[in-house]
Amino acid sequence: MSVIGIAGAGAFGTAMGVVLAEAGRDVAIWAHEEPFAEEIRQRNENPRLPGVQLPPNVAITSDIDAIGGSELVLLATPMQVLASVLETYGPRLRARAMVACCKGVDLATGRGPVAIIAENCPETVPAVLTGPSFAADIARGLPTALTLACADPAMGVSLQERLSTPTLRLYRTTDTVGAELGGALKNVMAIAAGIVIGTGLGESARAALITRGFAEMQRFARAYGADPETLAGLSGFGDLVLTCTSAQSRNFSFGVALGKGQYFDPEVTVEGAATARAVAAIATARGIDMPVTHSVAHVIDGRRSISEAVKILLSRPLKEE
Ligand SMILES: NC(=O)c1ccc[n+]([C@@H]2O[C@H](COP(=O)([O-])OP(=O)(O)OC[C@H]3O[C@@H](n4cnc5c(N)ncnc54)[C@H](O)[C@@H]3O)[C@@H](O)[C@H]2O)c1
Ligand SMILES: O=P(O)(O)OC[C@H](O)CO
Repeated sequence: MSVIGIAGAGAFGTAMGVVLAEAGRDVAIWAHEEPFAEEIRQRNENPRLPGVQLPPNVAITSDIDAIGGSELVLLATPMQVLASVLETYGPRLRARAMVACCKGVDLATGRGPVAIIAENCPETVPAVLTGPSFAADIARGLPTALTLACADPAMGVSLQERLSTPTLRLYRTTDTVGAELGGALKNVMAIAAGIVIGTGLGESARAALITRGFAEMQRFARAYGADPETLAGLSGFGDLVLTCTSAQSRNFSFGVALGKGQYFDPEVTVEGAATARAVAAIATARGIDMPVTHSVAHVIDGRRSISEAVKILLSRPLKEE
């Protein structure tokens, strides 16, 4: 079996590399900058995933051609750089399947990872790996369950087998739309949940936000033809619960900092911020009712204060659940 290629040397790509390598697969992780690749090699540890030593069968490279011949490539870059990475390097990747691990909607085009893969790498089968999982938990070998979505059923089975390990349990679906939207939208709701907690609105308000946020996620996904069952699974409801309730989540922590009026390190990856803007724009254009998403986008862009956003959400007309 050929080396599994991973494009993107962040916390998630590295965690996947570690868990797959410990299950006996050979892995090569591509970092886009050589000094960063060299730092990881020197320390045998990625500063984005501190405290995790790399097994010997994980190679770190800044040469894209080192993963160019891999039959299977995981795409683990942040969502907002995926399109430029594939525009630049896609022609040098000859993978039979590419599995997007990034969660979000591209702000420039409103597209998800599957459409971006399809446009730039038309010869490959696109797939999505998503669901409730912190990189640190995966890398430590803690039990984790994810959704593997691939429209090609046979390839889906093959990917499920190749990417499952004794601690990483993959469930399969052909609904790539539902899987990628669940992962994208839950990050927006996690920012909102963080704002609720950061401003001291309380646990009951957070439960209400999660529930109404989930209704909003389902509405948006339905408009794109997703299967509601997918949203109720790991990639939607499961990840929503994890991300809205854990201080480990960067999206949730960003929301808490916003709510408290505290500084938040701009170097930290917060996928829900750009996705809130992207989804709000699409929702307006397509007439999809997305009040929480609009509020998050407005607050992030400084167009509305948190107290104004809360007042607007609470003064919406009373209606049936
Ligand atoms: N960290 C997690 O727990 C976790 C879990 C599930 C999914 N994800 C998803 O995985 C994706 C990556 O997140 P992460 O946590 O690994 O991010 P990260 O912040 O840990 O690392 C991002 C990495 O992306 C790479 N990168 C940045 N700009 C790049 C560019 N222009 N070209 C190529 N590579 C570039 C860099 O190597 C950087 O280290 C996100 O979409 C995230 O939602 C993360
Ligand atoms: O730290 P976050 O908020 O990017 O969340 C990480 C994962 O997506 C949780 O499933």
